[in-house]
Amino acid sequence: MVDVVNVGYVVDGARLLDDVTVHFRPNRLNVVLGPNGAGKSTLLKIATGLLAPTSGEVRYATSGGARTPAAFSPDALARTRAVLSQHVELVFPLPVEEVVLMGRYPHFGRSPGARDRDIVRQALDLVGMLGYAGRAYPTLSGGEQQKVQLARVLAQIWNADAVDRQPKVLFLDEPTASLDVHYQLHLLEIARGLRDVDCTVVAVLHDLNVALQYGDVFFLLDGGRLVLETEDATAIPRELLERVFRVRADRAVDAETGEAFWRFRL
Ligand SMILES: Nc1ncnc2c1ncn2[C@@H]1O[C@H](COP(=O)(O)OP(=O)(O)OP(=O)(O)O)[C@@H](O)[C@H]1O
Repeated sequence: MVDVVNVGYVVDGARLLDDVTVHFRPNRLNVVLGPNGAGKSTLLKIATGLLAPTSGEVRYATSGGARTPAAFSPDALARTRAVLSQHVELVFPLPVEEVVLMGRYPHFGRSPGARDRDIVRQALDLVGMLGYAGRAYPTLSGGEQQKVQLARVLAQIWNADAVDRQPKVLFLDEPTASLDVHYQLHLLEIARGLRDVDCTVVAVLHDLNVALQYGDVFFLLDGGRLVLETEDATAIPRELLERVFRVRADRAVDAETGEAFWRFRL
């Protein structure tokens, strides 16, 4: 669905990305990993079309052939892919329902239809925030606001009960940062569920164990370069993790479940 081909990005003389080629797997949860400053957010901004690469290109597969993000109209691009970034500030006291309705703007002309309102309520229900529909957005906690923003992007690319279902992409940049452990897992369950409705998910995640538990394919960035791509969570070499994240890493096994996980120390 989305291919990043030989992408480089240079700004103010700094090379943030260096010849990165990534084939994001369609209808899978693609996880981008890497230490602070590795270039993950930059890669996401380029893949979403928010930033133009200095070299190389991004291609979206469409029924009419491969297209760069710039070849879409802004509304058509917004109907194809949605982006949830780390912090979404909104000071205006809009009701939660209206914030989620923003995700439907690229779909309706002058005013929303019954279908748009229905999708907003379904999206709020999915993230467990339907009971907050009438609340003023700024009165919500950081984590609650993040759930509402998730509902907004879900509404933007809503495919669940669409009659004319089109392939969609959801980009998530550290989406779990302000969520408690229950909602971290809840969000990743939702993200995984999107695979069943023709939606490709690309997520930057920092919690390595959670990432490995939920992801289908992993892309490890370091210093603006892709240093590992694998579909096998157990295939990530310990030495590579230790070097890239500058920690000591041990593979441990949960005595009850038998599941392997990483334990880190300095
Ligand atoms: N205008 C700029 N000039 C120089 N360096 C920049 C500029 N903008 C960003 N950078 C650097 O580019 C690097 C990559 O930034 P990016 O936000 O993509 O990293 P990241 O992997 O998402 O990091 P984090 O995990 O901390 O969010 C960082 O070291 C950042 O300081």
